[in-house]
Amino acid sequence: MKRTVYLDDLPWEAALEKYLSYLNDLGALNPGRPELVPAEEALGRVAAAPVYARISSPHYHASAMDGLAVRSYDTYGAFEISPKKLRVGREAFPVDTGDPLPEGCDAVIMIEDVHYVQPDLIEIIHAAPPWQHVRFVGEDIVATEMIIPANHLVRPVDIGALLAGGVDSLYVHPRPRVALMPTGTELVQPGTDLKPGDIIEYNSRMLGAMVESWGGKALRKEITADDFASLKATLASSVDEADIVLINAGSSSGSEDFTADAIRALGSVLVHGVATKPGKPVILGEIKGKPVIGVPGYPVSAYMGLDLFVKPVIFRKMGTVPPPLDTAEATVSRKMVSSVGVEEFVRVKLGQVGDKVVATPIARGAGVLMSLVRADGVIRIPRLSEGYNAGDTATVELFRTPREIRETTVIIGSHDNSLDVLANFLRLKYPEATLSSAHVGSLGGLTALRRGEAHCAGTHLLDEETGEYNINYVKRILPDRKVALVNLVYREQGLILARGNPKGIHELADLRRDDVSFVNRQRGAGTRILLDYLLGEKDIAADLIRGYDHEEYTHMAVAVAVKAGAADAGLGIRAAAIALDLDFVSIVEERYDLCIPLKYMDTPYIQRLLAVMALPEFQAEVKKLGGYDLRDCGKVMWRS
Ligand SMILES: Nc1nc2c(c(=O)[nH]1)N[C@H]1C(S)=C(S)[C@@H](COP(=O)(O)OP(=O)(O)OC[C@H]3O[C@@H](n4cnc5c(N)ncnc54)[C@H](O)[C@@H]3O)O[C@H]1N2
Ligand code: MOO
Repeated sequence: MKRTVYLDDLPWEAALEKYLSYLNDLGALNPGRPELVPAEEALGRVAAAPVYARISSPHYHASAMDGLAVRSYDTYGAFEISPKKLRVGREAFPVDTGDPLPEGCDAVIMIEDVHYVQPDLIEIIHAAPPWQHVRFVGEDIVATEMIIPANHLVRPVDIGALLAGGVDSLYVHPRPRVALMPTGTELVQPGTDLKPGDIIEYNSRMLGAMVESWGGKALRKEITADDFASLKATLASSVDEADIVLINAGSSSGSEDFTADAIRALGSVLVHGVATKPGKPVILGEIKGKPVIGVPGYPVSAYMGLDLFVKPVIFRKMGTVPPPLDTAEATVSRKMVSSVGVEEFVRVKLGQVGDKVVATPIARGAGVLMSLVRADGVIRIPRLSEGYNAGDTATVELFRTPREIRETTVIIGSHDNSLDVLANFLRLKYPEATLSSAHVGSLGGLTALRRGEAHCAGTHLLDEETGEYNINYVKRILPDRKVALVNLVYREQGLILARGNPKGIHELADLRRDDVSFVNRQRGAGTRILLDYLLGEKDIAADLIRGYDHEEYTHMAVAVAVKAGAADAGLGIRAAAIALDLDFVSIVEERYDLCIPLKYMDTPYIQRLLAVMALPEFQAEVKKLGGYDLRDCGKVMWRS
């Protein structure tokens, strides 16, 4: 019953439903033959059948307290005014918690409630009702009672209950064996010395870890070259040894993208291409009644592809469904445009600012794996929508708990490497806290404060008239807000140059040279304003600088452009030059402050930051980056 359907741009839900029902008809979603495993090794496995208790727990009447076991009727009539005496060894028997009750006893008196008149005689002032402080047979588990139902995911507590109920082993669904086939001639194993064009093969490790976290068993295959015959051979052997086969990548339409053809040669392709971004060129196929999925090569696409299509298959094969993610409603802090026709999955940072949860989108490229590392959640922009405007409300699927999001300090504004150090020490000192920083330039940060989307903003804006930092900008952008400017660092700004300074660039005036190309920062960035100020001061016309219009968004991006040879010079901080082993010519020292609305000053969001900024270890670590002076770190420079 082979059928080959080529579908492009199907909504992913429709593609998944179609695929699951096709696999279901083939019997490909049935769990395999159950395996008998020891109860103590069953964590994360799924029970193949209901499990019943073989014995009761406790299986004898047990004392629940340290004290004396008694017959309850012997204690009747004991009152404060007429205590009752019992003979130890005849009417009262010493027991410890967990001991079986002596024959004939049906109650226990706690040792604290007993008065020893003599070593063998006690006095009590309260009667003990039947079964007082006794754990009777089957109080916890009654023999034959069901401990867990079929298709139940075994948790630590279940292991305890199984063993207490006398169950030493149980039948579980086999873990689906998932073969992972990395393909691509450019791939090399981690740890290899890299040549240009080499790509470290990390996807199969990441995808394998996802498979294992869902309960599957990952079988990682050797890298296959982009060659149809070897791909087909490895695919055939993978199908024989696994329950599910994933081929990463070669899913799109490049000259060496053979994945779909290889699946077709051995079986059938049901879907090629879904209307999602990332993850578009996913291939859903089948060989010998087993699911075979072509996973796109870009890491974010690969991750999303697995989450959307492989996770449900693995869970279905284990008799369950994937646990749903929690969601929250969030205010979108920046416009997010999306094309109509595709459902886009935008990774976002989240933080609770005032009474709203604010979502700030992060880089969208399918190759930016760090966007997933940094993400607190994902917003899905529906297929028929053009996106969200700043201020709109959107539903976010959460990667972190609402509690963690409430513990996050949101800083939006200019980028500085010391913020990473701050984030690290914040976590060390306050394990529950997170610093979430979005880099939108100094002006962007102050504007975010105006819209109430951040707890503070990092800013270094030079006022060209006064030569003073930040104050006039704050007055202008936040005229009616009470804020404080608290210094974080002073830092050296200068020219970032290729190693060894091959072009002999020593000052700003050199940027006018014909043989020198420049990389600039985006408009609104403090560094851009600084550049324009310095050019004005020295009477250097911007249009004489080659590359003045070449804009990057961070100091590190400027340094990367220089490192890559895309530019000879850029203005940025010394730390960025040091990080990439580049040369640096110092030009000015500038002040980088945190602009903090006073209404947040006494909240943990800010107080924790200030406490960390005061730590000598924090300051020492920032100085190690190079080009920093922390003489005023934590000092209030100005208040409105
Ligand atoms: N002309 C078109 N080009 C592309 C299209 C398209 O529709 N038309 N789709 C784009 C989209 S969307 C995606 S996603 C990618 C998917 O490409 P492939 O699945 O064919 O993957 P490759 O091109 O082989 O690799 C992409 C990228 O990922 C790296 N990679 C691959 N495997 C690994 C691995 N195991 N570990 C780490 N990195 C890996 C690979 O080296 C490439 O850099 O296609 C677009 N192009
Ligand atoms: O799947 Mo691709 O990520 O849409 O770039």
